[in-house]
Amino acid sequence: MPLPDSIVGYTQADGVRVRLLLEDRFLLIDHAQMYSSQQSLGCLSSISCVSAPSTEILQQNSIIYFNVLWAELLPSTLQSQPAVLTIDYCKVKNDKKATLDRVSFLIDVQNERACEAWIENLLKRSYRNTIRNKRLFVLINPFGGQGTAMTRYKKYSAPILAAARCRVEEIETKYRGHAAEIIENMEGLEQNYDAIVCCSGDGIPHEVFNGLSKRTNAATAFKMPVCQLPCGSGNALCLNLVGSNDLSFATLSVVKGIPISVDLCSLTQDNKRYITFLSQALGMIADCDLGTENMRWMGESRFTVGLIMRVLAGAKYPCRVSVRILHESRTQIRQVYQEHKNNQYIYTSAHTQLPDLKYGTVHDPVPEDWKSIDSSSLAVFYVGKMPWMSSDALFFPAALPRDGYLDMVLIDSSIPKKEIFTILLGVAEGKHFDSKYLHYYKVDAYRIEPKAHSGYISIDGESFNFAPFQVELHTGLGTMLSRTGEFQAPGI
Ligand SMILES: Nc1ncnc2c1ncn2[C@@H]1O[C@H](COP(=O)(O)OP(=O)(O)OP(=O)(O)O)[C@@H](O)[C@H]1O
Repeated sequence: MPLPDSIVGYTQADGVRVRLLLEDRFLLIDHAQMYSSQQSLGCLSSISCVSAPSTEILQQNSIIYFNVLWAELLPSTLQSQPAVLTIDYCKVKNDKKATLDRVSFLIDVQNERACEAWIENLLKRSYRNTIRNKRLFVLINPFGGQGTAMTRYKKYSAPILAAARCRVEEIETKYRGHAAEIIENMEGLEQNYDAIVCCSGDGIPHEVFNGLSKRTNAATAFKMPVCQLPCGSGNALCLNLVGSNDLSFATLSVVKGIPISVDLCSLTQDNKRYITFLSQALGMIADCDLGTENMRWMGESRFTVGLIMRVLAGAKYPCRVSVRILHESRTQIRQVYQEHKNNQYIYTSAHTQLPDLKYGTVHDPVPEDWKSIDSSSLAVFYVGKMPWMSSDALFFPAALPRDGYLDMVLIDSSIPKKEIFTILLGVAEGKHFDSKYLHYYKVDAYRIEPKAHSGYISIDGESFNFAPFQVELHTGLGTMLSRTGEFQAPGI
């Protein structure tokens, strides 16, 4: 039998009769059907346990399915009392900020069974592309951001996860590297959870991907979706997957998240192999990210101030870059972007282990067909796999989740300072993409060998040894939970 699309109920506060209609994209609380009912007012007096309906929603009249977390019916215990239908949802403002809310209606005893079926219909629509009651493994970095991750998680995330009836296991990380160890060694990870949630900055997801890579069944383990509740100082993963750094909205997006496959990269340095999911930097960007600790008192502006100081001083970072460039003209990159925008590639392999390295490690000879660039005056070396590096830096506007490419940006310090500033100002909206003063390449493997004795290398925002490293991409190897099934960026 088809599930019912509508049900009649009564508002609790004033006993007004309403029809709750399941439309294509939203639940409509139909005012046209509203009129006072003496009969329902009669039964209202005996109900005291549920909150009044949100007047805002009644005025607004609809709740889109994405925002619906859960609905259930509290059956009547006495013949004379109606049952109570509650709908938990998030009120979402245009700037993607969410707050948890609940609306309740009284349901006549004779409609209880129809209401149960209606609820099932509502939940089906509300969880169309994703699993209900997700089993989430939440890793909380107590030192994330200003050390407020746990308090913020409890205040903004936990109530939404509870309202969505998710099954949640929370663990606090105790030291650097702890998250990787937990993920590497956890028994039954794939059987017991639907996603790993990093309540942190980008450091914990970096550890999680590296932990997954060390599992004996790494390639299979990478099918486990990873996502972020933004509680750190750098929360690029969430920005790209959700399109907002509002913690409540990010939590709603975890509840409703769609698993997508994403490219991941292997990085070899010294004698180790790592996984990187976000970015690799050397030069001004890494310097400002990791080399401005002495300016922490400035807050977020330490990065901008550090950058201005370095541009004015004409900072240079001599190095040798060897790279497999696949596309280098902006016209070509635009074409390739359109071709790969809807790419649905999923990594498959007969082996469950981590894929072999096609180009060997940083200690092997550089493949002959790679282009080598020796530079004594490089200012910026920045490679990314996601468009947003922070909320004011759309550094890689052409980046796509699984196009099989890394986006590489090179800026030389010999260009006029004015142009460097124009580029850096344009980064906020990705306008630098068209600047003729920078190189923007689509690549799938490279090596960088710094020539200075000391400096900073930032991998996914984490500090690495200042030593040569090599990176190669694995198309579609990883999985993340995205709000819409894509990265949240305007594109090119
Ligand atoms: N209990 C802990 N004590 C110390 N370090 C920790 C702890 N838990 C996690 N870490 C480490 O903290 C680092 C930063 O984590 P995260 O990215 O979550 O926060 P953040 O505020 O964005 O940090 P940062 O600004 O330092 O990059 C990670 O490398 C992680 O391994």
